[in-house]
Amino acid sequence: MRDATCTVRGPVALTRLRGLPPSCPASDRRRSSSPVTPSPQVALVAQRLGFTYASGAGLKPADLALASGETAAVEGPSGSGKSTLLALLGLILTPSTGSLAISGTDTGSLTPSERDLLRRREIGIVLQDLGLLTFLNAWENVAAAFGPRFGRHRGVARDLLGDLGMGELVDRPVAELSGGQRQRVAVARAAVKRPVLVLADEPTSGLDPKNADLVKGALRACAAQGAAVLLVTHDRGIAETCDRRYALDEGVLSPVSSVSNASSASMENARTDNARKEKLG
Ligand SMILES: Nc1ncnc2c1ncn2[C@@H]1O[C@H](COP(=O)(O)OP(=O)(O)OP(=O)(O)O)[C@@H](O)[C@H]1O
Repeated sequence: MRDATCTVRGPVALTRLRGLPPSCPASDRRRSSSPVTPSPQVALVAQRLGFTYASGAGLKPADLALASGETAAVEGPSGSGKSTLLALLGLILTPSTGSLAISGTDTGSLTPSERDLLRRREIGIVLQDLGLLTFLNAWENVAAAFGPRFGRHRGVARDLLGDLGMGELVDRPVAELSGGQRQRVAVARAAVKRPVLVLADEPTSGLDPKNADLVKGALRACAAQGAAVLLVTHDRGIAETCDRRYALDEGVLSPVSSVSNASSASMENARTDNARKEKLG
């Protein structure tokens, strides 16, 4: 079983974040030292993490921990808070309560620009609206994850799109791609920097089985390379392959512990989360 408990290293990790030269993303350093070996480090720890909209809806205080290389699926009905959870974990929303550490950095102690920097360097996100740049072509959208001087990342962007069955469409303007093709571009963009954390909102919705399998393969590859991967999904097939499963209902996040084919590891993780919740009251 992976041990996903950790101590949040506020000041030390913050120094590390500030000390990174702009030309050397943390993900690149990981790649150069160990291209495929998963790191045992903790990628994400959320404690009593919550958010309340003016309407009163949102996410009730939730605990969640993911180790590098671990995958998690979050399922729940419309309006249950899935996108809110993803926006919190992706540092898009600032929590109303609780704490969130990404890769050992306590995000609550960061300035807005440091949060942006941490998000750009360590997190890959596939949002529901995808957020692609329609004036760029497919590979440019993927490479744009590296920032304004993205041309030097042309090769890796094109290769990744090829892995996703988009080899013949790499030069096609995004405006001329189908919804499913755009979805694969968004997944490639989230994965291309080998982030510590990959978040995806319904990454296989609208895809035919063959292309859904390509997307699942790309996300599995992210985990194999050491990313923690958290998906919001209604796809039972993809959820059942994840190390952990969670249900969200009316803003309450709970581990799913009665999954028929869940591995003993994920069952144990669910029990650990429950125990942690009880401890925290
Ligand atoms: N900007 C907002 N202001 C007020 N309430 C909001 C806002 N955004 C979302 N909500 C409410 O918060 C709750 C959770 O919304 P959220 O979008 O996280 O749900 P979801 O599970 O992602 O839904 P879906 O599956 O339909 O995308 C809902 O009741 C929603 O109406």
